[in-house]
Amino acid sequence: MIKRRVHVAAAAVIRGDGRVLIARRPATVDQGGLWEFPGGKLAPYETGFEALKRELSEELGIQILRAQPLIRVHHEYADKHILLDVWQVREYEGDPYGREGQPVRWVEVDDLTSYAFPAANLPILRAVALPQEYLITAEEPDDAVFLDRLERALKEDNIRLVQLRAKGLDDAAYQARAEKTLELCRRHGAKLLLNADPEWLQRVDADGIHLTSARLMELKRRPVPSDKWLGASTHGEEQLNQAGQIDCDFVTLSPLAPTPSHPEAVTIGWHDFQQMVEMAAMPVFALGGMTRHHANQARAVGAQGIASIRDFWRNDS
Ligand SMILES: Nc1nc2c([nH]c(=O)n2[C@H]2C[C@H](O)[C@@H](COP(=O)(O)OP(=O)(O)OP(=O)(O)O)O2)c(=O)[nH]1
Ligand SMILES: [Mg+2]
Repeated sequence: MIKRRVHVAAAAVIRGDGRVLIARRPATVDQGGLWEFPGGKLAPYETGFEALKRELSEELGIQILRAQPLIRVHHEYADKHILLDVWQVREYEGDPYGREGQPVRWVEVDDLTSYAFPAANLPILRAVALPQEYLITAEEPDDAVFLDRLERALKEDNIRLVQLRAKGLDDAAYQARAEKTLELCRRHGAKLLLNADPEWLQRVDADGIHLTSARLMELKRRPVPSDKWLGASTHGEEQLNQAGQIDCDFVTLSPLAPTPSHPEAVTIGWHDFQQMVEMAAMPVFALGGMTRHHANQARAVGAQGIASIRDFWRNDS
């Protein structure tokens, strides 16, 4: 049997206070009784964005002014192959309500996981909860200099996701650095992932672990509980598949473009990057030669956003 292919446009509508709108599907329809991001199937000859505008007008009574691509999710249901084309909407006119009588609710992003969604929605929930920028810390031997630089990035650049990468520190120094970094991140409402063996979460109660591609490939299952974040570094299809197998929440995919530190390295390029992101089972950050100026381009090819070491550090202090 050839499965039906269904293309759906849906939206994470986000309010000024950061809450996101979800709606409950009627009990009688497909995936009935579950919560969803409002939207629906593309009509013939419609683009995703056209369908999104029509569906949100029909279902919520709002007019979208602007939308940004968030994530595209392919999912196999028993009876169909579905493509969920999800957008982030912050600019709209009107006050959304359930025009078809469906219950709607504004929820905190971190509370989304307490609602029951269709199986296809897991990567969307992750994408909604993640920011568009992922700061990877640079090697810096001096704790005071390090913390000062990081604090500026948190304050001035509004960074909300940080990976502590410090290959040059021994275990004792890494632990001390991690504790101070965690305290600083907490103060600024940022999440901290340790680029370290997953057992480090027993020593430092960070928000999660970022796996090197070598650690990723050795694992048979997800090494951290579901209430912790799990990121991984990937460089191609095999590693992306493995990240899906062990249920990573997100990955970085690199090197997208040449960097000053590795000008000769073979890069992925935007074309292949887009193809790999399309097939990935989770949000993907573009890494390698990325600056904040590339964030929109990265989103346009389906990425969550950009990850960068260099661009977030100011060397002018
Ligand atoms: N809108 C929406 N649909 C989702 C989500 N997750 C998910 O698996 N789906 C599935 C359920 C459905 O099979 C399909 C969406 O179809 P729909 O019932 O919303 O389509 P529609 O609004 O065009 O409704 P209709 O005209 O067919 O009645 O996608 C989600 O978060 N939002
Ligand atoms: Mg619908």
